[in-house]
Amino acid sequence: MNPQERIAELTDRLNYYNFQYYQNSISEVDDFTFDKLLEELSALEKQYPEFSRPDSPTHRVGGTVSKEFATVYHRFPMLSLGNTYSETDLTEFDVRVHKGLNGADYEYICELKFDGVALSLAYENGILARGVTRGDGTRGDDITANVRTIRTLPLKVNSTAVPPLFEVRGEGFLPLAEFERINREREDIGEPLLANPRNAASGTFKQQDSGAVARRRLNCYVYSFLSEPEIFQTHEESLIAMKDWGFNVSQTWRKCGSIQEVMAFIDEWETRRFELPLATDGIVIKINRYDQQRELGFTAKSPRWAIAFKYKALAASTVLNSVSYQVGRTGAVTPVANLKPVLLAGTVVRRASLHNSNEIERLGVRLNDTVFVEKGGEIIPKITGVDLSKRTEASVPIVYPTECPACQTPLIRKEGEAHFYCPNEKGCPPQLQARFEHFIQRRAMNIESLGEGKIEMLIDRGLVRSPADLYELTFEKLLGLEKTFTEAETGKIRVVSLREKSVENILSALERSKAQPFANVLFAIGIRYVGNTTAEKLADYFGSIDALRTASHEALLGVPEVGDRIAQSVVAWFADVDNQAFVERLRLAGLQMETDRVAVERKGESLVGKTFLYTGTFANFSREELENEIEAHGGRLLGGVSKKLNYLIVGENPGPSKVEKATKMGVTMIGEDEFMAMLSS
Ligand SMILES: NC(=O)c1ccc[n+]([C@@H]2O[C@H](COP(=O)([O-])OP(=O)(O)OC[C@H]3O[C@@H](n4cnc5c(N)ncnc54)[C@H](O)[C@@H]3O)[C@@H](O)[C@H]2O)c1
Ligand SMILES: [Zn+2]
Repeated sequence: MNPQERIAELTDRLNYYNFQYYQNSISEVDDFTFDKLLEELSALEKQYPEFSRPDSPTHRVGGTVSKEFATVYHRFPMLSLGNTYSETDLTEFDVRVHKGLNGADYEYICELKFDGVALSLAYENGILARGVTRGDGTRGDDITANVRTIRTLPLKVNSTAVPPLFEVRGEGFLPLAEFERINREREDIGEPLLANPRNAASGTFKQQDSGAVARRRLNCYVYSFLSEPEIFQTHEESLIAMKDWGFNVSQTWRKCGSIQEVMAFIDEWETRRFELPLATDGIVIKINRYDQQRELGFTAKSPRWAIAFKYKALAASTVLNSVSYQVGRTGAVTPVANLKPVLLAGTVVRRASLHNSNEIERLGVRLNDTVFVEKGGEIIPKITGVDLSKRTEASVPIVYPTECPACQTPLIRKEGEAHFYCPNEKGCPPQLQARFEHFIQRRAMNIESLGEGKIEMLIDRGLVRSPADLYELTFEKLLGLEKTFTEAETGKIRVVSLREKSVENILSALERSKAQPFANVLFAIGIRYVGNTTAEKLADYFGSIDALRTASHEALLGVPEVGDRIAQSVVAWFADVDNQAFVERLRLAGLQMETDRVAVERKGESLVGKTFLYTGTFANFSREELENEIEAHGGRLLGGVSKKLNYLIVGENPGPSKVEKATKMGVTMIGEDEFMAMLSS
């Protein structure tokens, strides 16, 4: 391939990766690979400037604006950062700075490089007025409604020191614990897992429904302040002031007097960063004094007064001893690598996730191979490659099981899914066990006094097969049961035994669970894809299990946030006779099968026979109040824009997709005032 062809190829490929990364929140290659390719392109372009293409990713900030949100121009451009993985480059950066400042003294501020989404937050008279993504650096997406869901971000700054117009910049992120929680929930209801915290944060900020955004507790660290005129002399002053004003400023930054101190900071945080509550991928080094920043200036893409040092993902090499296969509640089989224990980023790693059989194939990994294990943004390390130079005769292919490791039922693979499934939903022990765990969790029936071990014991003794059996347990059946467990990792022995006190606890927790609201029961019964928020929506909409179990696919689609996949899953679940019997047994046991929500009191008839949907936020009503008003006046709320919709009520920051669809279908759009006029007509 000649240089011109290579330049063209790299340009196309990197533009494609950028599009996937910024637009669809997908990383098709890891950052290190991306950065190396970009470096290669940049070097080639320097050598052959005549072949450099105008759409080259080296000239531009990587992001794009989307059509789902309004586009906003930045008052100050939002640039990228030059980055490097090597200390030599850092030294060169320091030399350039030294020259650029003509030998004057200077200091650096080092900060962690938070791995999330860059946000621009504009304040007007102390009030958060706008939150915008970086976009292409010149203009970004207006995601104000989503940004307002960040609890640590002040909606109002109470200080007389702030100028009437200012902007702070920061990194929106999904805390690791939150990322793990979401994935546990997704796994529980059979949703595919989110790949990593950065992509999850970026995908979340781009959702249309800010209610859904609020449920994922995003957070934000701010790291820069901009105003005209400037009110600070140094970056350090701005960090201290922002903290005082109530912004969330990570207290990990440090002032460094020399590049050697910077290097020490980098070394110190290489492993310490894993103790932070969020993913980080490096260190950002900035010149402290603003006048010196101005003196050094910018390139088209990034400031000359700052640079990012990126850590290579921490890797270790070790031997793959065996692969175990775990069966989840939905029957999905997940391979887990058992490794020869190895130290990585300060912790001993024994296991790594292998995701699915495609991943095993992609890696070409075999048993007894020496493999590379990496710790990236996620908590569980992953296998990233095989050290072929260490492959010996002991290396044997991994034979993916064709039968369920727990119940020997032949595994199946559904069209378009990466996982194999054990279809023996009703008899497979781990699926059964997981179904109990799902049923007793706090958001479901809240019978957590029946922990994992106790459930296993009850299943073993044949006392329960279905969660409905729990309600037939008696004092006599439970008292004196005992089971010994050996913990796989440590070999520790643990005895679970049911004495009088614990039996009483279990029975009273079971009794109390009968008062759990209908939405919890609906979540507890474990319909695939029905998480606790979907269960709440379904419960609210239908009001009872009888209305829900007879609901058509079409009717289900009327529920907010319910799409084809969930509707199908609900219909299929209630069509199954065993599930029907299960529900009846729970009903007999006394569980709540309808909402106790009192019907909204009728206030008038002005909206009878009319259907409504709303988008955006309103000055006089919360979402719930608006819904209640519609119902109180005899109107009906629909779940989406359809032919049956009469009115779309458009508030502030409406979702453009709803508005667009309504325009296309000729639905009448009304404002809040018109709606209020209709109420009293
Ligand atoms: N894997 C892929 O497919 C793929 C595709 C495109 C980009 N990328 C990755 O993204 C990088 C380019 O993205 P970029 O242009 O956003 O650059 P960048 O992420 O390397 O650096 C700039 C960004 O750093 C963030 N940042 C975090 N902490 C900061 C702090 N303390 N101070 C200032 N900024 C801070 C800001 O969001 C800022 O916009 C690439 O180098 C690559 O690693 C990966
Ligand atoms: Zn099975």
